[in-house]
Amino acid sequence: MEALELLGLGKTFGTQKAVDDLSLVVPQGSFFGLLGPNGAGKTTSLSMAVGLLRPDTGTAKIFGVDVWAEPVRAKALVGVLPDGLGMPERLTGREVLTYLGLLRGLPAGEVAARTTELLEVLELDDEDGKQVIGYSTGMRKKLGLAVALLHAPRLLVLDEPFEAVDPVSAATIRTILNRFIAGGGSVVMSSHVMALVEQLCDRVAVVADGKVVASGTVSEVQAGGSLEDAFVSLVGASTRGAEGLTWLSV
Ligand SMILES: Nc1ncnc2c1ncn2[C@@H]1O[C@H](COP(=O)(O)OP(=O)(O)OP(=O)(O)O)[C@@H](O)[C@H]1O
Repeated sequence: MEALELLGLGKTFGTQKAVDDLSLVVPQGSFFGLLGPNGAGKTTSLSMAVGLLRPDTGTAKIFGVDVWAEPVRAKALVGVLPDGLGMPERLTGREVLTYLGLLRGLPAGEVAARTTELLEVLELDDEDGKQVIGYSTGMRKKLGLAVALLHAPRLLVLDEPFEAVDPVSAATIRTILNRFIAGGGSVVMSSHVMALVEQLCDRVAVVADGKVVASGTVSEVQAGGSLEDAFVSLVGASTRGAEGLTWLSV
């Protein structure tokens, strides 16, 4: 059984084809990296994959459960860190986790214990009295990750989980994710940080113009070079801008 299976996903915004017949498979136990230049369609694809955005075409299945046909069953299996996560701004981190934990039907005692542990591990416990509105971008990212982990899902889908996160917190998140994989979980994450993807992921897909242009194990996609070189040659190196902006020189 695959952790995530996307088949022929497509989405058009007005005249802009954001995702075009995109298919990919994330095997169970895999740490899967989704790469691609700005505007390639990663966020749109991940949003359709987890039931946040309805596809124009195609299907998304989480452990064989169709996300759009059986959303309640599918969503119980997945923890999501969306891009630009909207949070209840006037609640504290603890209140957000408590509220969402209870909403997901977890017993109150379990919610309280997991909330305390997550806040501690992600070093958000110092901010315990602080409302989300006062959180930094990185703190919001960490709270989003705590929300994704709270119901102990079998699959994590994370949109740029390391963006704006300081190095110490990044190391903590890496440890949590590796432990999650070792415990039988599966992870899909989008990232622009090639070194991180090389270090963490066993499989990757490169998306450009809404299509998968390469996918496989990290070494297959690297093809003997670095992931960054492979990425640049796959999506097309640009020298635009190298000659212009002469007025910036003193
Ligand atoms: N709600 C929307 N309305 C109109 N166009 C959209 C919308 N969401 C995304 N797009 C367009 O779809 C394309 C894919 O965007 P998407 O956010 O999926 O890219 P991405 O790969 O996640 O980019 P980045 O790496 O910059 O986050 C872009 O051209 C974007 O402008």
